[in-house]
Amino acid sequence: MARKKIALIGAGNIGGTLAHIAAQKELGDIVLFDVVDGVPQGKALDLSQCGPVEGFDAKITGTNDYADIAGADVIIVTAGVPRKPGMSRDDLLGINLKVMKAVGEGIKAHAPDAFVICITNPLDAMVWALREFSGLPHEKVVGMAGVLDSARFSTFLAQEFGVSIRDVNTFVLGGHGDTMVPVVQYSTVNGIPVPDLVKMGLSTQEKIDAIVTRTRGGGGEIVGLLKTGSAFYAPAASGIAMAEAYLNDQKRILPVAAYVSGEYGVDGLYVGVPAVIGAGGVEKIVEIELDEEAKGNLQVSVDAVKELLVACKGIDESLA
Ligand SMILES: NC(=O)C1=CN([C@@H]2O[C@H](COP(=O)(O)OP(=O)(O)OC[C@H]3O[C@@H](n4cnc5c(N)ncnc54)[C@H](O)[C@@H]3O)[C@@H](O)[C@H]2O)C=CC1
Ligand SMILES: O=C([O-])CC(=O)C(=O)O
Repeated sequence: MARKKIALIGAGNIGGTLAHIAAQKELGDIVLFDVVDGVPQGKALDLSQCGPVEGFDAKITGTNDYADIAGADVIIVTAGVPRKPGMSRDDLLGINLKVMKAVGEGIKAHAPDAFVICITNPLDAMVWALREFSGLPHEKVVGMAGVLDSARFSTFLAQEFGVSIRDVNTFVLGGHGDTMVPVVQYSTVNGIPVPDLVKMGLSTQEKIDAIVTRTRGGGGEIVGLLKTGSAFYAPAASGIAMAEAYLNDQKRILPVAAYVSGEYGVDGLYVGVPAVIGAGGVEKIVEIELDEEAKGNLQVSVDAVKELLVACKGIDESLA
């Protein structure tokens, strides 16, 4: 069987890390695309030379030509700019919307059968715009945010309870902004719900509330520390988990930015929800019963995403 082909649009911090992990896992041959001449080529050469040391067989090439993404099975989009300290993700909307237009047109022309994972911020608006510009089916275009936000939530909970990260399972739903919704109700340590662990005296409500707040600001915490650029190791690992779910038809239930049409009382936009990811792309959105607080918080988050779509339509008439 021929190797799969993975195209990475954007060869910056996340793009390079995605290429490295994908090669280590031998997910397929990798094409790194960027608008800057030399950067994708240089990174591809450097990464190729990891092969003999790490023992992977993957052809890694760099390009500035969209024609080279033809036949890609998976495309992961990180093209655009990251925020700086003091900025919100939403401040990136104007500049990254233009990037999504170029990327969407490139995908439409050269790889319309791919499964596309968007990572560029502000995520929920950019994945929506990328889908519009590319014209691909909604189930083949998805956004990465919830896997990362849940990983942050799980990390902080594992630290709080002093347990292995392997036993912690969490869902963060809603938009990938400060209004995201870490769902405590469905967060467990090896099946034991976090609220039960609090009742058992293993933590306090105050500490869990503080962890929820820290999770919501998890991206900003790293931006503040790095001072230039934003998180890239965990975002890349999260993107790869989604790519693997598709390539290996794993049917994983992952929190992803999926196109909702009626689920959770929301229609016609992308927002973070639990979804089954398999060979069909987003195969099913899973509607979990939310408590009143989570429901209210999800609505606030959805409203924030809606505002961003209005802004996108104001900037680019073709989206209106
Ligand atoms: N969804 C999520 O959970 C996360 C999203 N992000 C977002 O991902 C994006 C990328 O982050 P990094 O890789 O750290 O940034 P980076 O600045 O290291 O890399 C971005 C790359 O995109 C390239 N680029 C710019 N315009 C392009 C175009 N029109 N076509 C192709 N490539 C283009 C740049 O030359 C650069 O190499 C940012 O918008 C960031 O905010 C970052 C972390 C998590
Ligand atoms: O915070 C940022 O700007 C990057 C991002 O989305 C994250 O790390 O969650």
